[in-house]
Amino acid sequence: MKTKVFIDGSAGTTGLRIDERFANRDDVEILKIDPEKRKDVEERKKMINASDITFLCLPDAASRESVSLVENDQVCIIDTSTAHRTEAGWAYGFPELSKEHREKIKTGKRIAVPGCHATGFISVVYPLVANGILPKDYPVSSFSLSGYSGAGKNTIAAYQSLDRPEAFSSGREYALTQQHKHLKEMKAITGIDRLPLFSPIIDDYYSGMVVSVPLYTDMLKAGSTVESVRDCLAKHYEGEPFIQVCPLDNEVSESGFLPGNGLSGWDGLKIYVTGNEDRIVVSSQFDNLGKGASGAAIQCMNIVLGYDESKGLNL
Ligand SMILES: NC(=O)C1=CN([C@@H]2O[C@H](COP(=O)(O)OP(=O)(O)OC[C@H]3O[C@@H](n4cnc5c(N)ncnc54)[C@H](OP(=O)(O)O)[C@@H]3O)[C@@H](O)[C@H]2O)C=CC1
Ligand SMILES: CC(=O)N[C@@H](CCC(=O)OP(=O)(O)O)C(=O)O
Repeated sequence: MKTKVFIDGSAGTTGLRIDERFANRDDVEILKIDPEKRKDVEERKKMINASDITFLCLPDAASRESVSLVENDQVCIIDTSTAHRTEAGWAYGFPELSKEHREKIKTGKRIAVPGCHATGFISVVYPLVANGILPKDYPVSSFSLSGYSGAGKNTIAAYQSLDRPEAFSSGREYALTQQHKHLKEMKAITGIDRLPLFSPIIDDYYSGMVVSVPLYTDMLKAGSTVESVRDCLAKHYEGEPFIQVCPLDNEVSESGFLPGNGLSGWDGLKIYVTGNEDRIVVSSQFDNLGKGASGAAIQCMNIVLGYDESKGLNL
């Protein structure tokens, strides 16, 4: 029997990407909402409760509203918004972090897909804390370079408009007040003591991102080096089809550049460890629309359905 899927917010950037991914899957039946009624609460309620799995690809307030509409206790909700990521009773949709994370996704009916910047940050910080290399009281900072699709359809239209401001053609720092919406999950999921200092940059290309975490070696576990940090990460993610920890000699160390759009269009994530005896930078490169949003959401769905993850996302 086919799995009935409803995508609440299917006209948006993340929703469209999820919808496209089902084009070649015959195990899924998509419940289509009349586009005119896509914001009609009663119509959404009908669709949600008729589904086996509902993806929420909505702003936070609308996501909360959708969850309040669930009456059928068999419905599994996979939410791509920020609304429920640190809420009790919700699985955090990052299966590679630990066996417990994967198990909670598999058995949960409420799954929150990580934020895109948070995906990069947590992919680096979680294993280093869990394996005792990064002390929990380390004052962690991070910077992140993202394509403009990360900000949704209105920002995409603004960037692609002919009369856009001149400033759009350069990278632009934001969240300058240190209030970015991903800070809460970055701290809660990794277990670090303080909110990180986080500096994101939105740039003039469509999709893809690099999130970097700089570290002083003398503030890490004694004896930590570029090699030992890389080995720790490689061991943590061993056998994971969507996360690759690169060897120290790679195309990036050769060219000296790590492009934000390098993995645009791919669903996985690559981790690079660079630096020297005193200072290390660990960077996570991926597609904000792939492992950073719709790819991660589909990965969670495949886990819920018990599929073999090594076959990829589109089966
Ligand atoms: N873009 C990205 O890279 C990532 C996005 N996310 C998160 O995913 C969610 C969706 O983001 P994104 O796709 O980029 O956003 P978009 O703005 O592109 O799409 C949001 C969609 O939600 C619809 N919508 C808004 N309010 C309602 C409502 N009350 N009822 C039904 N539909 C509604 C909008 O309708 P309309 O068509 O009328 O505008 C739009 O189609 C957000 O929470 C975002 O933060 C997470 C990770 C990465
Ligand atoms: C470039 C850009 O603007 N990116 C968005 C993050 C997109 C995302 O991950 O949003 P959710 O937390 O809702 O999942 C931002 O920084 O607000």
